[in-house]
Amino acid sequence: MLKQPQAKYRAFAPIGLKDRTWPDAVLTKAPIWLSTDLRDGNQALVEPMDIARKMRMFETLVAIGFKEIEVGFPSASQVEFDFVRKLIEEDRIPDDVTIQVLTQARDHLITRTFESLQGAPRAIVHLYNAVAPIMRRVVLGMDEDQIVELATTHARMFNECAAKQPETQWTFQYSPEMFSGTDLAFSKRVVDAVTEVWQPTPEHKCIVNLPSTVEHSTPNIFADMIEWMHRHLARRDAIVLSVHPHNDRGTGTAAGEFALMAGADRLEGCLFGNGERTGNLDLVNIALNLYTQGVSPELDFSNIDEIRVVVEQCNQIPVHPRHPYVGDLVYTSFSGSHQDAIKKAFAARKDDDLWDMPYLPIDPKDVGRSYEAVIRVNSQSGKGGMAYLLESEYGIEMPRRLQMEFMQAVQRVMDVAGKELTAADLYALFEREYGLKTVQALQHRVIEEEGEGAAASVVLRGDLPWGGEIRRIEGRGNGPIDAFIQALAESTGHAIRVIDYHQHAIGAGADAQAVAYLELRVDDRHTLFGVGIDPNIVSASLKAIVSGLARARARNAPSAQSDTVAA
Ligand SMILES: CC(=O)SCCNC(=O)CCNC(=O)[C@H](O)C(C)(C)COP(=O)(O)OP(=O)(O)OC[C@H]1O[C@@H](n2cnc3c(N)ncnc32)[C@H](O)[C@@H]1OP(=O)(O)O
Ligand SMILES: CC(C)C(=O)C(=O)O
Repeated sequence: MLKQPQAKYRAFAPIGLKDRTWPDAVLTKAPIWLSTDLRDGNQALVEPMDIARKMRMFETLVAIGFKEIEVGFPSASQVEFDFVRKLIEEDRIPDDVTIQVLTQARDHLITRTFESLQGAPRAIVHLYNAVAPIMRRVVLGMDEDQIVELATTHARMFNECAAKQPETQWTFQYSPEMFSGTDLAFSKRVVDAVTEVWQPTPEHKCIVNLPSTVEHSTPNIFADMIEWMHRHLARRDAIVLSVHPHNDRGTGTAAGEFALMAGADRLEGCLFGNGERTGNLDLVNIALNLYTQGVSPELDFSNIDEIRVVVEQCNQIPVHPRHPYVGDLVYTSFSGSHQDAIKKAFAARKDDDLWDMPYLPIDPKDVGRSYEAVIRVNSQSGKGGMAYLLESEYGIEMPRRLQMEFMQAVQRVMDVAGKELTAADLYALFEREYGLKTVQALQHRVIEEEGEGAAASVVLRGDLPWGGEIRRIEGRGNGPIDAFIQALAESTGHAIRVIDYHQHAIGAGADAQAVAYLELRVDDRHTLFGVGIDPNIVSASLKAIVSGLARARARNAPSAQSDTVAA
C-alpha cells in the first residue's frame, strides 16, 4: 500500500446540500421492492443459473411477496431469453407480479428484448446507458450531448416497440449507469431528456432508477444526491424514484435506507446481498430492519432458513455465518455476560411485552429460528449460558450457588478441550460430576413417631452400599434427611450438615422425577453440593446427600473415589 494514498486516490466531494431534510426522516412504510436476483445477482455468479435454478429462485421470490422481479437480460443469452419465454408461455407470472428485463441502449438488443416479452400481460422494460465521465471517455467515447442523444434515441425506440405490442401493459425504466460517479446536473439532464420522450403521467408513471453502480461515497453523500434528484427532476409526480445501491464500501444497506429517507420510493437489490463484486443492496437486511422498527416490510421471511437454502443452491454461494438476521451464528451468544442478560430477559418477559431483549434485535421465532440456538457455551461463557442450556434442554433448574460450583467443572473441561460444549456435553458432565448414574437408590423405610408436643420425629432404616458391602443403618431425626444424616454419621463417621436445600419436579404425570440439590458441609472441611434425581422425593434427597458425601471423600483422597459410597 502507498504511504501517500492521496497520490493515487481522491476524496469524494460533498454535495453541499445545505437544507437537506433526509436526516430527520423516519421510515414508516415499506418501499416498492424490486428483486434483481435473477439479473444483477445472476450476472455476478461464477456459473449463472440455468432455467431450473432460475425458476426455483423466481418461485421463491413470488412466495416471499415480491411484486416486481427483474428476471433477466433476455438479449444476453439463449437461456436468458428462453427463461422469459417460459414464464410467459407457461403462464407462471401471478396476476399481482410484474416481471422486469434489462437492456443496453443498443438497437438490436432492444429489438430482441421486446421479442422476448411477446404475450406478456405486464412488463417493466429497463433501459440503461453509461453517463459517468469515466464511461463516457473510455467505454463509449462520447461527449455529454452524444450521451443524451444515445439515451433519447433508444427511449424513442422503446415507444415504438411497445406500440407494436399493445396487448402488454408497459412500464419503462431508465438507469443512468454509475449515477453515483456522475455530476448531478448531467444526471438530471439525461433523465429529464428520457422522461421528455416517454411522457409519463401520475396515472402511468415511469421508473427512474439511480444506481450506485459502484459505491463511491459515504451513504450520507448518496442520500444528498438522491434528495437533490428528488427535488430537481422534471415530472417528479410522474416518476417512481428507484435506487440500486451496490456495496463496495460495505454500506449498501445504509445507502438504501438513507435513500428512502431522502425521497426514493423503490429499492432494487438481492436476497442476502448477492450481486456484482461485494454485492447489491441486501433486501432481506432492509426488510427486517424495517420490521424491527414495527413497520411491516410486506415481505415474508417467516422461514428464513428455507429461503437461505434456496438462495445458496441457486447462487452456489454460501451465506456468511454472521450475515444479519440469517447467519448460523446471529442468534447465538457465546460470551458469559450476554448469555446472562438474555437468560434473565427471557425469564422476565411476558408474551405480549414489546420486544426489548438485550443482544437480540429481533425475536428469532419471527423468522423461524429457535431459542435453543440462542446460547452456546465455550471458554468465553459463564454460568448463565450453561444454566440456560441445562434448564431449557433437561429441565435442570440449578440454584445459583450450584451454578457457580458446577461452572468450575465446566471451565476445567473447556480449558483442556478448548471447544464448544453442547447441552448434551454439559448434561453428561453434570451426571458424572454429581454421580447421577453411579449413586444407587437407597433401600429404606421411614417410620413416623409420635413426638412430645408438636415435635414429630422419624426413624429411617435402610441398607447402605458402602465400599463393596451393604451396611444396615438406622437413624432418628426431625425428618428423613436429618434421620439419614444421623445414620450416616453413626455408620461411616462422616459429619454432614445441610446448608441449603432446593428441589423441583422434572416432567409431569407418571414420568415425573424429583431433583434435589443439597448444599452440604462435610466433616467441617468441605462445602459442596450433592444432587439426586429419583421418582420419589425422599429418595432424591438421600441420593443428593450420598452424592455430596462421595464428592467430599473424593476430594479428601482422590484414590478413594472408587470405594466411595454407592448408596
Ligand atoms: C452495471 C450493470 O450491471 S449493467 C448490466 C450488465 N450486464 C451484463 O453485461 C450481462 C449481460 N451482458 C451481455 O450479455 C453482453 O455484454 C451484451 C449482450 C450486453 C453485449 O455484448 P457485446 O456486444 O458482445 O459487447 P460486450 O459484452 O463486450 O460489451 C461491450 C460493448 O457494450 C457497449 N456498452 C457498454 N455499456 C453500454 C451501455 N450502458 N449502453 C450502451 N452500450 C454499452 C460498449 O461500448 C461495447 O461496445 P463495442 O463492442 O461497440 O465497443
Ligand atoms: C443497470 C444498472 C441499474 C446496474 O445494474 C448498475 O448500475 O449497477
